Amino acid sequence: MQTCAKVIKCRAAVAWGPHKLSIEDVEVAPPKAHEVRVKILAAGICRTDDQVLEGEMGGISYPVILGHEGAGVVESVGEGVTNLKPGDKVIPLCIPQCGTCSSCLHPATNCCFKTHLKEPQNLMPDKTSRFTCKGLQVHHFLWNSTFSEYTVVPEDAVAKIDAAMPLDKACLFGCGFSTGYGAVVNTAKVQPDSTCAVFGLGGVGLSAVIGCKAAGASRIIAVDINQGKFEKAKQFGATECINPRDYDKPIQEVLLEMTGGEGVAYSFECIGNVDVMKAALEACHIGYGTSVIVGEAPAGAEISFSPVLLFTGRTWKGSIFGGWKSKDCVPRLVSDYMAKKFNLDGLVTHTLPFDKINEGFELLQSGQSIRCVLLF
Ligand SMILES: NC(=O)c1ccc[n+]([C@@H]2O[C@H](COP(=O)([O-])OP(=O)(O)OC[C@H]3O[C@@H](n4cnc5c(N)ncnc54)[C@H](O)[C@@H]3O)[C@@H](O)[C@H]2O)c1
Ligand SMILES: [Zn+2]
Ligand SMILES: [Zn+2]
Repeated sequence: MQTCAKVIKCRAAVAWGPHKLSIEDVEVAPPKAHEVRVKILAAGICRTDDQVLEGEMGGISYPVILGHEGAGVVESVGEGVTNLKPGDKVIPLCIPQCGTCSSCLHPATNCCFKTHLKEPQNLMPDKTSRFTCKGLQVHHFLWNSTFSEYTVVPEDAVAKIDAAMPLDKACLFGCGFSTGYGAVVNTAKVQPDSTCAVFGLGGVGLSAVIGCKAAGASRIIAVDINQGKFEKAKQFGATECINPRDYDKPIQEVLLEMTGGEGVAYSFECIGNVDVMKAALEACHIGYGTSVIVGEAPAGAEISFSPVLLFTGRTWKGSIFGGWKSKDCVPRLVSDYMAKKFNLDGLVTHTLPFDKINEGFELLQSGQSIRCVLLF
């Protein structure tokens, strides 16, 4: 059936406010110029989606269709889109790459000026929505809104991938895997034979463990308060797993002791907890230790810390979407997966039909799932 240029009626998970997520019938307008309408076939649930549902993230306009870790096929394209056509396998990108802003032109960053860091991505670039439900305008999320059978994304926020890539794994390149893996190989540039600590062993933290292993780290110390995550961490390459609750002293002191009083060369905070961010910095080696903030702290959170930590040569960095220039790099990452350069399949612990999305969020909240992938 030719759906191009017509409104599509389909199902989407609409968040009406914090803790209010329901499957609804929605209308999805055709793509305008430089936009693409995508039929979503698989979508992972990331903690960031949960943080919105918990009301922890600022700048959200309700109702909204969440989801930013999806994969699907192009259904139709708007005027002026030349590099994509119906049927192409694609991944929507939560960090776009416009290719022309000062960040896109600079080799050291992927923080494109078209991201929510500069202005909200809750509407399309022309400040209108392509979604309606019960006569109401529904907002977009990060220009992705992958919890919908169909979504519309700007062409700068979509990557074409290998036609042979299975979509139930491809979706993880849309956020969790690319974020954790890239924080290690791009942002920290972990060196062979180094000692690393990864705090938080969800989809993002375990992807950081995969990155540390790929980078040749000799010690990978995995830290989580849920020891149910340890078996997976070891499968992905962690050499030691520790639970802060098993010690009567701060975790940074435990890590210093484990490294002969010296500290780790690299640490990664993959939780979104400001106290752990500070502990991760304090656990770093004087003079050359690097700590990377990957977790997203709740809106308004702040950290106070002793400047001596940096004065004495430690480096504190942050990493968004693993530092990847998204449109260029996501297709290459997918090709590397197809070439078996790394394996992320174990990150998907659950699959559920799309209409069981609330069950998927419960699995994440209770610490049972790493990634639950919804199949459409
Ligand atoms: N930087 C980015 O671009 C980016 C992208 C995606 C997600 N994120 C953020 O990364 C974080 C992790 O995402 P995820 O999907 O892996 O989440 P997740 O909830 O699956 O994993 C978090 C893990 O941290 C553990 N944890 C919680 N408190 C802890 C503590 N005090 N000490 C040790 N471990 C603790 C939990 O048990 C869990 O295993 C979130 O804050 C998310 O918003 C950032
Ligand atoms: Zn995410
Ligand atoms: Zn840009």
